[in-house]
Amino acid sequence: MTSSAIAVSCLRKAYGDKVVLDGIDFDVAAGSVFSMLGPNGAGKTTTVNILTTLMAADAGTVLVAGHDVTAATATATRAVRAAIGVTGQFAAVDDLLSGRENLQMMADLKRVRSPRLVAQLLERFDLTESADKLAATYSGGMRRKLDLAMTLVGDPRIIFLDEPTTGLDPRSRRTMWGIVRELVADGTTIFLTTQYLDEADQLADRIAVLDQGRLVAHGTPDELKRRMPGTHVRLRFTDPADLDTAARILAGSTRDDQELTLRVPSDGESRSLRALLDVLDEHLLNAREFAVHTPDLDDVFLALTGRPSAEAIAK
Ligand SMILES: Nc1ncnc2c1ncn2[C@@H]1O[C@H](COP(=O)(O)OP(=O)(O)OP(=O)(O)O)[C@@H](O)[C@H]1O
Repeated sequence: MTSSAIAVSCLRKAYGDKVVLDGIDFDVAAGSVFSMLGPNGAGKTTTVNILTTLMAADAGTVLVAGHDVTAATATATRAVRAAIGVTGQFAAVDDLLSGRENLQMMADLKRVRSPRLVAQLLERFDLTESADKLAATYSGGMRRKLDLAMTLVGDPRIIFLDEPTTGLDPRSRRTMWGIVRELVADGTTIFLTTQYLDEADQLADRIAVLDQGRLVAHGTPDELKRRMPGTHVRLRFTDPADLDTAARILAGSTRDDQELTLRVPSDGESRSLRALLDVLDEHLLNAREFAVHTPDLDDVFLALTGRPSAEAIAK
């Protein structure tokens, strides 16, 4: 499918003097996953709030499922809300109800009359065993799963996932990823904000990086990675004299005197690595660390925003 589920042009938003979105444009193809990345405070939640009709834009055009959000008419707002599902920071989960009751409440609110729906969702999200326990007793991962299950009631064609796996254990994260992939295979469009670059790498068809009010890059994960300098080997020495010698004999290398490291361009293949080790041996150089580094989205993020990603900091 090539039609746009979401089309944004010249979107602007400021809080008082603080410009948060300074004229951003992007398009999300129907049936694809679009991921918006950005450091804390970049304006991701503001974008989601505008696209989901929770907040008014100052200027620009935003079409969601073909309806003009910025027109802010009751009809447009209703039409957009009927087409979308939102999970994340505005969790609809009611702590005083069980998982089953939360889902039933959502089905009633959306007037979905399918007797098996609640049981099917509980099963799909691995929540059947805890279905009759109060949501207040659920772990963070279970709440997020319940939140997403509630969003799926009524089959929204466009789903906004605002940091859906923050704080989840690796197993629950993978369950969520599996569900996102199933939804996309069924033609649902996903707008995903995340601080986990590997999540965007795994799931997104296209990624946009938001920084200081502007989209500083967008493209497929591979396109973004290709913009980075290539694979290299990183050597760390204990003796500054060894770093000097190595920097002299290894063509094209760049040194970091503080870290005592040397970055040597390489294709990362075993033959080149062996040749590099031979050169070090010939010159009686001993590297304390020897690591092959392939560019990943962390490098992209760092290069574009000048800050390491939250994920890279956590590592
Ligand atoms: N209601 C508000 N009034 C004033 N400033 C706000 C308001 N809401 C957000 N901001 C500011 O606007 C900027 C963008 O916030 P936003 O929540 O959209 O960022 P974000 O990219 O979602 O960040 P995070 O990853 O931390 O959730 C931040 O500097 C924030 O402090």
